[in-house]
Amino acid sequence: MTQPPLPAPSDHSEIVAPQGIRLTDSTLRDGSHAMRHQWTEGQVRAVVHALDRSGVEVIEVAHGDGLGGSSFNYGFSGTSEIDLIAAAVEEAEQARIAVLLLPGVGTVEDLRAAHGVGASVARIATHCTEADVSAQHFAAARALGMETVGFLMLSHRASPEVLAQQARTMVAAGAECVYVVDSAGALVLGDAQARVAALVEEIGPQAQVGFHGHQNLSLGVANSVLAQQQGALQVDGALCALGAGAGNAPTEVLCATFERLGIPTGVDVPGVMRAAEDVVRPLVPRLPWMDRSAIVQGTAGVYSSFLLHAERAADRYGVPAHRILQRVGEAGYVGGQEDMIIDVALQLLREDEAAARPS
Ligand SMILES: CC[C@H](O)CC(=O)C(=O)O
Ligand SMILES: [Mn+2]
Repeated sequence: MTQPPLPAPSDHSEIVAPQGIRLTDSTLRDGSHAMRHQWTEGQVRAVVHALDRSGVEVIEVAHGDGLGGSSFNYGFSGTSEIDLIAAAVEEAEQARIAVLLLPGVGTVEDLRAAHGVGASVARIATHCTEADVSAQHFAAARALGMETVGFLMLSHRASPEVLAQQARTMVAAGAECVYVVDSAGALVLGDAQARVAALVEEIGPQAQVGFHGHQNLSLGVANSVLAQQQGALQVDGALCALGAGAGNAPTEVLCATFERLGIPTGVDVPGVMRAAEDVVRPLVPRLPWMDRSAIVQGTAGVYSSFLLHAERAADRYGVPAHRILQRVGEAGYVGGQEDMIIDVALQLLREDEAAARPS
């Protein structure tokens, strides 16, 4: 299919302090999983207010599975994401509001609607070997004048070389930054380092590189620091680590750590600590944690947002969630294959019943 020509590249270079790191907070998107997608407009305003006044430059707001995610499969949002995005835009004085879109879950129309209420950063996410499906979404975002960011999910499933080629595909499609996304919290130190280095080498002069860490093996912050040292200019976090699976690298810890390392983030550390402790924590029914299931997600390389689906299947079929997740990892299922979690649970149940039958 022929893609429309890209508009002239926009200059978003002003958004990153030289040698510093730009932080995008995803409490109101990745953190939406831990809230079962029930953020209210008032809560969104409170979180955006606290992040914005602390100097966080980009705040992501959407259903946990991205624009258009509100559905039977992924869980219905309590409040329309467009209303939440509009409230966030209204509340922010300096921060830019970002949205995430997975082609196939959300559409270009969803992106236009988000842009229509003031979202100005489009983050387009694909499985790490399927960057080509993002082309029309990047073209649409650029045509709207949005800043563009590519998200290569489950990055542990591709070698650094393959990932770098996928990043090149996203840049050719119009991405101004491409993220190594550790969706399963499975990258262990050097794994993250090598992937970020490969992307910096491949797309470095033309586009920035980012890193999105999860805490399954408790390495979200360490991996983010290593990413910065390899040349990443953008990292993601979430207040109180709120996010899918064991949660994201905590924004407040990232900011404090980068400050200790002398890397500017432009964020007021006491301000984000207050935002985490006083604003987000009282709102959250269950903080993400590195429990057995979450650790198995890290070791077996399972998409973080499968956790709640596996827990539901565990309740329903009486098979432990960590066993379901282990099998899901062995099968190599990717985002979008949530229904296979039920199949796995039923298969385990059949196996357990067969094992319990007297021979
Ligand atoms: C819904 C997209 C996905 O969860 C993006 C993300 O945060 C990740 O892969 O970690
Ligand atoms: Mn994530």
